[in-house]
Amino acid sequence: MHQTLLPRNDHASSTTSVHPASSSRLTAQAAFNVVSEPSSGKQLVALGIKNVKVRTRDLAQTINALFQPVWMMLVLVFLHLSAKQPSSHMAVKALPFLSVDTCKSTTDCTYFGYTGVPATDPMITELSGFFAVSEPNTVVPKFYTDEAAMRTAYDASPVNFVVGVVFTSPSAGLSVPSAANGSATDQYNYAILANHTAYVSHDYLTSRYATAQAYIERAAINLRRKANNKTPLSSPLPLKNDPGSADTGAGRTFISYANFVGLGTSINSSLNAFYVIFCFQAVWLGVLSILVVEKKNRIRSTMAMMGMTRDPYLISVWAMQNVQNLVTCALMIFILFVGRIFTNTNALIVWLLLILFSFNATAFGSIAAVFIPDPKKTNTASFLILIATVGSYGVCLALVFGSGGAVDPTKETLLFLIPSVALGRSINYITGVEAALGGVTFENISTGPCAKALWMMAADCVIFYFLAWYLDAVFPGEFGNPLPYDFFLRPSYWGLGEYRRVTDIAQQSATQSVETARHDPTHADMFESANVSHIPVEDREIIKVRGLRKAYSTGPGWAYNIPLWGLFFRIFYPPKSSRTTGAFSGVQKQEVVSGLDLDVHKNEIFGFLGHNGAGKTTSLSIIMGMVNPSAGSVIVNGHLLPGSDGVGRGDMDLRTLGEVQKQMGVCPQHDVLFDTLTAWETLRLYATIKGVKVLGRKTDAGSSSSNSSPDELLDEYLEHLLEDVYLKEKKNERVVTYSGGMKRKLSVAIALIGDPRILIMDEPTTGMDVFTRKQVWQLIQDSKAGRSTILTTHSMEEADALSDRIAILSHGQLQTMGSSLFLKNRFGLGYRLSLEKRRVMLADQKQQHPPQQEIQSTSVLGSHEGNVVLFDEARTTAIVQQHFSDATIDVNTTTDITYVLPTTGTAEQRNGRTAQEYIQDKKAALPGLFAQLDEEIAANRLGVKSVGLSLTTLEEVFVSLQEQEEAAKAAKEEAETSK
Ligand SMILES: Nc1ncnc2c1ncn2[C@@H]1O[C@H](COP(=O)(O)OP(=O)(O)OP(=O)(O)O)[C@@H](O)[C@H]1O
Repeated sequence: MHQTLLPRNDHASSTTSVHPASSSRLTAQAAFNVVSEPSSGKQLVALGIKNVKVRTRDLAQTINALFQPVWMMLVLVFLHLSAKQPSSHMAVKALPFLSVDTCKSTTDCTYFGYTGVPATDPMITELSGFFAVSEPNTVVPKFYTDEAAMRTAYDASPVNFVVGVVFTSPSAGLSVPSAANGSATDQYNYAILANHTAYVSHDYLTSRYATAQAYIERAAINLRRKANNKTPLSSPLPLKNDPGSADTGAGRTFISYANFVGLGTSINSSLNAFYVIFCFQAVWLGVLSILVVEKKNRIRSTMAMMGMTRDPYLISVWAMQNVQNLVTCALMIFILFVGRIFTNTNALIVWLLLILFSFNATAFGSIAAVFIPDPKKTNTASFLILIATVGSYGVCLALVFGSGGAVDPTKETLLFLIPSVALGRSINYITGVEAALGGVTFENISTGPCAKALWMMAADCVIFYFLAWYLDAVFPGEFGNPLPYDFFLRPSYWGLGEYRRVTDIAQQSATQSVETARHDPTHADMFESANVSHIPVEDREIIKVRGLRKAYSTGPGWAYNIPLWGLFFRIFYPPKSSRTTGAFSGVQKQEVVSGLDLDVHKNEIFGFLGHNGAGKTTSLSIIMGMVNPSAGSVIVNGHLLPGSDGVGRGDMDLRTLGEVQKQMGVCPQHDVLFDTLTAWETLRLYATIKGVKVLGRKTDAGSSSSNSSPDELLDEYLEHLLEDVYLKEKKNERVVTYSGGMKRKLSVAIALIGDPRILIMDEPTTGMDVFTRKQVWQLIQDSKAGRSTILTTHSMEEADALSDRIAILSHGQLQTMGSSLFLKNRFGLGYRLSLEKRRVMLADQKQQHPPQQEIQSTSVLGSHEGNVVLFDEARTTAIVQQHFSDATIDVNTTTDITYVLPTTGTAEQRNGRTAQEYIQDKKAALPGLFAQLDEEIAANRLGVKSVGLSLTTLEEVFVSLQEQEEAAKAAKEEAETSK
């Protein structure tokens, strides 16, 4: 008895096959009628929910983002509180009384001498009133006729003379000021002669200089107030009948009188403004990190490939950050007011200032994210934003606002286009007003810079968000398709006008057949001639790639040497290769895809194989519209992709990519999942992004039928999909708990959502165990109907089991393309003929061959489990070589022997026949060989128990092709070096 394994259906000839589903269960695709109708509004809501879930479940990140600015504000309160301790800060010394610890004499002392105004002058009357209510000892102002007389009195007994005041013209002889807002004659000009002899240090306070000044200034104010019928102020020093005030010094702090109260007790009010700007660092860093991480990890581009439009994405990130800002700023206001840093100002005004600045900070982060390619650089970028914001305010403060004089309103308005300047100036102003025991309210807001700052920061929001939105579209980074510079002026961007599909382009290459497009006719026999007659015309060339090229450029070396900018480039775009760092190294291009031509039809799985770095992922990224080609064209389902030859971006309908991506399902090489979401939530998210609508369950007749609501149907569908990938039990567990293989299964399920017409699977089964892998193969196989599938894999077994056609890519170029059988025949070792050796000698054989003879006539002889092995190798080999002259022995053991029956042959062997003709001739020899073997075995002449035939494996084909490529490369290099 013998068995013969012949290729099934002339196709899958390896021993691997995809078995029918374990039961008659249908896949989700087969069981449900599904359509995809993405909507920006629903995408926005879904992304918003996702953002909230991701953010709130990552508690560490939430606390950091929400409370960092609040915490910094709290530090400001601590500083403020510490500054209020009189003992610990020199700035909070109390004003000393004129009559305490001054004169030696208790009977003949001049606490306050004056000249220049008569004793009847209202100033003196006012001062006398203050002295009476505040000074612990009796203080009577003492008149001198002139300054000389006063100096003489001082010289007579300096230790008994405290302060002398010289009132000078024009105040001399004044009576009560007559005008409310008056002339120079309303003013008191005066000089204080403080006693530097009686006090060792020339201290402003201990010499009572400050005390005298405080009295005189307050008296002058009161005279003006009285003239205007306003209630006069009380004495600047505490009233002597106020219990306890003399001990604590309360109410007579020097610093309070000198306009440094409140926020500025110890810190200059400008510093407060700087500090408040500092607080917002977490805001721009937060949004910057999200955008850069999701860009780098391809989360965003993958969602885009599934049909997500860019506006909902950006808006959802901004909304998330700004809602968080509302909370953060409210907490900051709470701290500012409860900590009594601000007391009199309207809290809503400060909150509006903070919130508008935080909105702007979100926009800064978004703009920076456009230019930062790497999450590791976000801290550096954030620091640069800090330098820019704080620095711009610092420069303005130093050059414009620092002088304290009036600022030209137009200049101020223009400077407020920088949000940090608007905020800094406002905080500085509020601090000052608070210090004067006032505050900014809605009544007086127009007198300071706050109103203008609010308006300008609102305008800044419009400008900066527009910039962020625009730059993001025009410079999408490595994984994105840039929009034209004037994209927002085109109606098609806004979905207006009829959609224009660019298929009838006058583009030679795009209309060529794949054979014509192939440039090197000498290698024509490396490709199976495509017979597409059995495919309906509308199902052909669903994906059509012609002359595709992609070159990555290394950084321009010279750019690293531009002063300052060079440093920026080095930090954020470090050289990719050591060769580019030279001063004039220029741009170097590395072509990773070099002229790719291929077609993928409907209902077909197209295997895309190649060594590491061959260019598979790059090619797929171009087909998916994620990366622009350098040359060539890609047409997907009749849509010419942007970046293709012949049609400029300007001529393209800006909806094209969206239209294509709507029809795609993508399983990227690296899982793009959110760790904190569950499988169910992930599928729900992608279902909304794709706008999946389940019309109903398919009946036998193929039409929809269901009584369930749309939501229930969607849930049923997603549940079914999870069951398809064997994740149903795990559906409520977070992705972070999944194994590598489970994550891949979820990625496969995501790719299949919404019944996509184009399915792109980049190494879908990496990391899966054998059992799971077979299940996923089955799913891919079951899902191939009605769509075009491209599959890349490093598992030859997988490619062989699933692919209808296979292309092998090497160094960016197609080496070969055709069915698995074609490749095996064309490049494989040929057929493998395996014979199992008989181990029990038959009775008639024993007679024919005595033991000694037996030993000599067999090539492999031994004792195995008591049986004698008998096999006539010479006779068998002769028979095999009679039909396949170049057959060789590959494996020869005590139990089996395997012959290789080559089918390719050298040019000489082919003798004018094409490779395919030669293969056909070789295949024709098989029946003759088997007929003869059957006859010999039946007659017990060979010592053979059974025969098997298998075709070479795809793995052998792949290795053989790589070896050929390496050999050709080595030969070329040798030829070049020997020149
Ligand atoms: N952004 C990039 N800049 C420069 N070179 C790149 C970039 N992306 C890919 N390459 C290069 O392009 C080549 C092809 O990469 P690609 O990822 O397409 O290969 P692949 O065939 O998918 O490999 P693998 O099987 O390992 O996934 C590699 O040499 C890679 O270094």
